[in-house]
Amino acid sequence: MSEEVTLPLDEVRRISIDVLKAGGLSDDHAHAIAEVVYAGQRDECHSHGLYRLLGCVRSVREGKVNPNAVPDVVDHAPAVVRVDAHFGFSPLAFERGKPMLVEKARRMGLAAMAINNCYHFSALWPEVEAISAEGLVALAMTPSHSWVAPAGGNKPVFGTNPIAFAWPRPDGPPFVFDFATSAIARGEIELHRRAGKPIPTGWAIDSEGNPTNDPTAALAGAMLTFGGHKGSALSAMIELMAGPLIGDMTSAESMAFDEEVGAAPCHGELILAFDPKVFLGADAAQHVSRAEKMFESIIGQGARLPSQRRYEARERSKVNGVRIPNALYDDLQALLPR
Ligand SMILES: NC(=O)C1=CN([C@@H]2O[C@H](COP(=O)(O)OP(=O)(O)OC[C@H]3O[C@@H](n4cnc5c(N)ncnc54)[C@H](OP(=O)(O)O)[C@@H]3O)[C@@H](O)[C@H]2O)C=CC1
Ligand SMILES: O=C([O-])C1=[NH+]CCC1
Repeated sequence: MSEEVTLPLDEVRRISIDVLKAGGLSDDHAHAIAEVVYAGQRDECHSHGLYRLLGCVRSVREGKVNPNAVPDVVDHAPAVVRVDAHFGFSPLAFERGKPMLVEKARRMGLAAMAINNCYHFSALWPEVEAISAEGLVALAMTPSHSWVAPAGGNKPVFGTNPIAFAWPRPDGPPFVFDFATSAIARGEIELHRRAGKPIPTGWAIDSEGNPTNDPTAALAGAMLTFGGHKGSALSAMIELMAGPLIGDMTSAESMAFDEEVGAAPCHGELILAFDPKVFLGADAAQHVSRAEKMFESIIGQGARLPSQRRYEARERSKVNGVRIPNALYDDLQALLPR
């Protein structure tokens, strides 16, 4: 018997919306969340695809998330948009704030959007990709829960703290990277646990501080930063810029706020948008073509660009649909109305 089920892309979106609505989320939230989950599964980013629906529904059931929250978009300063998510999930807050961020970036050259009081579970690349579709360069970052030990330590301080960047390209999809500043996203360790597979050395230590390949021990211990002290410093920067700078919680504060309920992390997010046309004026095309030379020199030697795998997966999924483990399919079916 196959251990995986194949779903056409339309079905991924339909299941997502149905599960979220059955879980009590408003129509607007269900659609906004479904789009990021759909995009994650389509691009074979399994740790932030359909699997995330389980955590979304659990977070609502635990009474933490406001499933009907209506985000408020505030014109805070000439180059700053604030969005108060009112303790709802972040995708709707991003969707509502993006037009003002884009408008400000086009006017000022550089603009920031601070999303506050949001429950955050999603990958960041759909957001930076959406901003780059407007011809802007984008950078996004967010804390999570304190699961990650600083380099040289063994007690969790940082979140898995992703950072994502997008650069629009003239003749194709943007250059995008998006990664946790931990060695890997926590969701990936959870997927290893669900599949009964060991994790590679270097991802985490157990609660005694010893290296571990056991995902359960890793989840109970501490995750490690990527690149040692370099990932650790970047992670600290994300705590600061998407935490105290925007008046929101650090990963440790978000963890305490959770009160061991196990909901999605609640905190802020910072998104920056730059308009190359304002920085470069009439010279924009010339400088963009120099950027293209850099991309060519990467690909030209057989190395790949970040996002290349994702764009290939996107095309594959359009033709073949997506494959998910039977166990995940069954868990999702169990959340649908009978
Ligand atoms: N909301 C939250 O709090 C959190 C969300 N996340 C999300 O988890 C996701 C996964 O993060 P993580 O586990 O760190 O992912 P990875 O360690 O797999 O890194 C992903 C990034 O690196 C690129 N990449 C991977 N391998 C290569 C390679 N050989 N050459 C060039 N580029 C490469 C990927 O491109 P490609 O996609 O093309 O493979 C992608 O941009 C992210 O989308 C992140 O936003 C993570 C932590 C917390
Ligand atoms: O995979 C991860 O590390 C997380 N995804 C959402 C919150 C943290």
